[in-house]
Amino acid sequence: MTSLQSTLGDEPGIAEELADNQRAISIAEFFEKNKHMLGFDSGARGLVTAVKEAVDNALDAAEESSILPDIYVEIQEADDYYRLIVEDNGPGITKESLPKVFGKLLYGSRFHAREQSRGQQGIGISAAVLYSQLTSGKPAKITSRTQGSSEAEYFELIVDTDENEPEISVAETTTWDRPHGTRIELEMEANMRARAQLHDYIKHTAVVNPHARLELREPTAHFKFERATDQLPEETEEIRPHPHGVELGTVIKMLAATDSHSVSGFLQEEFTRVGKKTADSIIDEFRDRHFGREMAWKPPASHEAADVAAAVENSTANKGAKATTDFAEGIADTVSSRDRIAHHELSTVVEEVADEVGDEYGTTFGSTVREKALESAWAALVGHDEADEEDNQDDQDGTDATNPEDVSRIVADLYELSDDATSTRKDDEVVHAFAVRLAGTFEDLEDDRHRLTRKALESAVDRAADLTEEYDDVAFGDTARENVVEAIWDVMVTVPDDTPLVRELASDRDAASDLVEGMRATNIMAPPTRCLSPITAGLVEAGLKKEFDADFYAAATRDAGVSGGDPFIVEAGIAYGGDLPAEGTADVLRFANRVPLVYQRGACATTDVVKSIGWRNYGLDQPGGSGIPSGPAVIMVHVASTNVPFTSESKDAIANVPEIEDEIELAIREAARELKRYLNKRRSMQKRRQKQNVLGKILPEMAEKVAEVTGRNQPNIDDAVARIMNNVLVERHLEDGDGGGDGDASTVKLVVENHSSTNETLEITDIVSAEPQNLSDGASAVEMDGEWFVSWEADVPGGEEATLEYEVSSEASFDIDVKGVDAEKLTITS
Ligand SMILES: Nc1ncnc2c1ncn2[C@@H]1O[C@H](COP(=O)(O)OP(=O)(O)OP(=O)(O)O)[C@@H](O)[C@H]1O
Repeated sequence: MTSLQSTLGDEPGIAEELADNQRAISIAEFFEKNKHMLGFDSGARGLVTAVKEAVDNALDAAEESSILPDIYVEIQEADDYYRLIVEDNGPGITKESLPKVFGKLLYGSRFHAREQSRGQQGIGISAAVLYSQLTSGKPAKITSRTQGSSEAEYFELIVDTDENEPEISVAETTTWDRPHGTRIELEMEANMRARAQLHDYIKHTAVVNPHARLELREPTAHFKFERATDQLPEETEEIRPHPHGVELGTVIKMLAATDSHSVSGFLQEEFTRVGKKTADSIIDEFRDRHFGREMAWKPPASHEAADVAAAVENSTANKGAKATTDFAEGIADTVSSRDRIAHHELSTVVEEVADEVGDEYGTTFGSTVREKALESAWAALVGHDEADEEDNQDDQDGTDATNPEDVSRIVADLYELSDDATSTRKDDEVVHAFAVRLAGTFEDLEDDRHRLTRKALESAVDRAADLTEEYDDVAFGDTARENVVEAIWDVMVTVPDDTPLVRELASDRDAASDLVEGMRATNIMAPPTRCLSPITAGLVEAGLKKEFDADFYAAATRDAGVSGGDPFIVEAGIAYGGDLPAEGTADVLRFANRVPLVYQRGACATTDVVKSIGWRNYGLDQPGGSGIPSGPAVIMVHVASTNVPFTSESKDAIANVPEIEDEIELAIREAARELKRYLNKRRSMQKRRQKQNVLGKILPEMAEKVAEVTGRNQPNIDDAVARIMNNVLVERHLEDGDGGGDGDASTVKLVVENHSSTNETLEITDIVSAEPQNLSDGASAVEMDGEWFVSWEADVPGGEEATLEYEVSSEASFDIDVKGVDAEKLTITS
């Protein structure tokens, strides 16, 4: 005890005095003092947070009722305050629950639901009411009309912070022109310094909620975001928790609350993705941890002295010679037919053979006979000789003092397992000494069924390895130890013991913890994703396209993962180039459950992951090799979960949860790989263009010179460039008709020469001013407004050519369009 404590203890009445001042604090009172935790730390921010809470609720409520959201937000200057009005066309709130929704903190419909929604805690909107009453002293004015109701309800209320209950000053029915929905009016001390954040929030909400109509009117600006689709997001369904990642405390609570009696029933009833087979696997994992596994030893080979039959025969009395021999041999034969056998397996063998032989000879093999047979057969199997017992005292170095020649069966078995599992460089004698030490653990076990948990096995292997290092002066490293543990654990067998009942587990923390570990260790199908509503890669890309004018877009949606029993999906998108600002760092847009995260960028797992990626590998600049990359890029990340782990109640930043960070990284990398391909291609095309430009200048000059010197015609430059650059060349040849019949007809030949080494598929459209005739196979012509569109798809292997032919009047003009080959790899002479 410290002197201060002793002084305090001596002073009479201090504890009582302190106790007099101690009292429960209501949650409302707590948040009144700690409003920053809810995102109301300043006037500027408070306004953005209030808008965010109201709009998120409006979107949630409308979607839940399959209504396409129509949301109106208005901010008015009202004397010294700002008035915030948010109206929605949602289902409305009933007269009974409305006061609690707005006047009581921690009241909501989503806290217990495992379903993706923007709201989670039941704090948001009541906190906005609290902030408004605190700064303006005015009550919240709420109007709500439920679907099908002829009138609306109107309330004026505040939060009674002592009681955390609504204090209603006005409650009346009224009329409202909206058929259903909710209107909130809050006055608060605020300013518009966070205007940019407010606009971003509304704009980005529109990007990821293309089914919503949003309107914002504030003192200096007015925006309308019309809906881009009438398709509501996939409806989500509530699910049970997934066994991966549920915490011990939650499982204990669930064990106490369930109606199931058996663990198997509990697992199947209370968790998602657990059927009978998965429950069995979880229970096996539980057994391994709770009871340990039993070591399965090799049966004696015919040349070994160990004789199971003789041992059983000697221990069986009064069953008649023939029955005894059949019993003993029946056991020995079954044992020797196995690769390995554990104690409980041997017990089953004894039971079965006893029943069989008993039936055959009309005699009963009672439990004592069976027990003795099991004991003697096991002793023979593990090479346990009663006579050796005295000698078997451990020496200081962990080996026993018996003659080393007299190697026990289990030492030989452990030697073989360890020798296979460790590197070939280890000396035989060293491995042997190690096996002897390890065998000591099994021999010394009180439980002679040779049961060990994995942890106990690990420490036994560690002990044997430590002693070997110490006395045999060799290294027995971590990898060797782990390999030996793995090899032995692999041959050990899960025991069939009955699992405790649910009510026993509920009051046994250690056993419950074994169950939780078992749940985590079992391979279980990913949770169903019907509880989640990802934006989907296609809409992420479309959303980015709508908002940012770039040259390149990519998006990725990952499969669902599990964290804390809650499924989650991460999506990422990247936009690059175009009108995006080339100066400065890339823009990182963060979303959680379709809500843009505006504040605390630096404290968010998303930002951390973006910073940790080596962006230079993907073709972006990253000064110093870490941090947010620079250049004309937007990186967007969306985390959808039934319970997003935010760093605080203000829901600004996602916490550093490893499973989620891993998925964020994988999603970003998936999109970034596409960016890299695009940038690589762009770079190589740029080089091609430069080379082509140089050739385009030099070649004509050379051709002219050569023609001058040789006196020949100048060769076709385009042909040469195409060949040098390994391009695809499309050449038009016009041949006059033969003068017969229709004298002014020409033959058009479009020749495609593929000078590259890869197969190329070209879509060629030749727009002709006169009707084409006799088109070669595979081509077609369609007339539109006096022009003929000749279409031809040519599949040309590397190094080969293909020709389209048709006839047309010699006066015709042509306009060719080629698709399917990058402009830089294409030469057209037409
Ligand atoms: N505009 C609305 N229309 C219909 N119901 C609403 C509306 N706003 C709120 N609610 C109901 O009131 C509850 C409480 O809302 P509140 O904003 O306090 O918490 P939340 O949205 O559930 O969670 P969070 O604290 O994470 O925002 C919601 O769960 C919802 O059931």
